[in-house]
Amino acid sequence: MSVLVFADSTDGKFKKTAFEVVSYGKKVAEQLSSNLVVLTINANDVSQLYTYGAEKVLTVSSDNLSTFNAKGYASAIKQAAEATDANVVIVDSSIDGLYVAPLVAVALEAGYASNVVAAPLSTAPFTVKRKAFSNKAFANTTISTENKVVGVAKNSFGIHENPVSGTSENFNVNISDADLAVKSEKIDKVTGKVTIADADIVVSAGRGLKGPENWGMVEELAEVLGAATACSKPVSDLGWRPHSEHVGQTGKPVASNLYIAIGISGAIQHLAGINASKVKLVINTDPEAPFFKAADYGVVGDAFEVVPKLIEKLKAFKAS
Ligand SMILES: Cc1cc2nc3c(=O)[nH]c(=O)nc-3n(C[C@H](O)[C@H](O)[C@H](O)COP(=O)(O)OP(=O)(O)OC[C@H]3O[C@@H](n4cnc5c(N)ncnc54)[C@H](O)[C@@H]3O)c2cc1C
Repeated sequence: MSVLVFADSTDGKFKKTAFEVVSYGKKVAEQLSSNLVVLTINANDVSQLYTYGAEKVLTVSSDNLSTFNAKGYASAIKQAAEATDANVVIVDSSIDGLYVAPLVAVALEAGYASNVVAAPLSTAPFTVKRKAFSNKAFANTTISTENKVVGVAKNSFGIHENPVSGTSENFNVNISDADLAVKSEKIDKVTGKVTIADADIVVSAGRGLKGPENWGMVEELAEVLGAATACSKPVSDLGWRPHSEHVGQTGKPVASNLYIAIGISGAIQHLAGINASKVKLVINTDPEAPFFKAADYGVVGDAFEVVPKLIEKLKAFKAS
């Protein structure tokens, strides 16, 4: 019996969540006294995973899976689970992970828990703690099926080093035409920008910035910090920023280490999407803005004065 982790990668490079799910898998394998096996698809340098406890890595090389394909990935994970006699499969809870995991669960007749934030509370019964109600509550969920699929929420369990002298081996998968019924022909990436999903730091701004012409300082702050830019819903609705930057309940979820909110009031629908972020810094002229109640750090001040000063200080700090 083993625990199987799927470590996702893009263009051969592991995503940060890959190291988190492997760290999580190591913990679950210890709890179950099982072996940990990690599956990778078209990833380079799988030895990086040994640092996080991956004793055995199965490497799939497949031109058919050169871009993300939910059914194809799910089929590969199912085949690996069967080949390794794994009855616990662990994936991330990214947008791709939330797409793949239910397909794996159906294929393995497994129970599935998404957005899991901690190591299992118990293994018999198998109970995990998950985010619920748009991150406003936690649910303890028991998976009672023999096979189990666990989706780990980003930045929840953390990345833990646990070095082992692992081994890797090629794993051949059969991907059928049906698995490839939907295929990405071309992906146009926004180059040179950190995406919200991958970002450790997100600099986000709202209607308090008055107009799109004022976003220069937001972009500059993001550049100094190596951060992604984001915005509130009205800002993207007004066409000041692209919809891909809209975060919140109806936009993208953000689980960054630092979320900087500039001129955003902190409406409940906005907070629902960002409250999984670890540290929140709010800059707002209105001391009564609801965002201050959710903030770890707050600056009551005019963004047009505070942000340029912050950029100046950060640049000076970096230069020294
Ligand atoms: C069904 C539904 C779903 C929704 N989903 C989302 C969602 O996913 N994401 C989302 O963001 N919203 C969502 N909303 C909208 C949400 O309710 C709020 O209307 C929205 O978040 C407000 O955006 P805002 O904070 O940018 O603007 P405002 O509410 O106008 O707030 C602007 C803030 O800027 C401050 N400010 C003004 N000038 C300055 C200055 N010079 N310096 C610093 N601060 C300043 C003000 O004090 C104020 O707090 C949704 C609403 C509904 C009904």
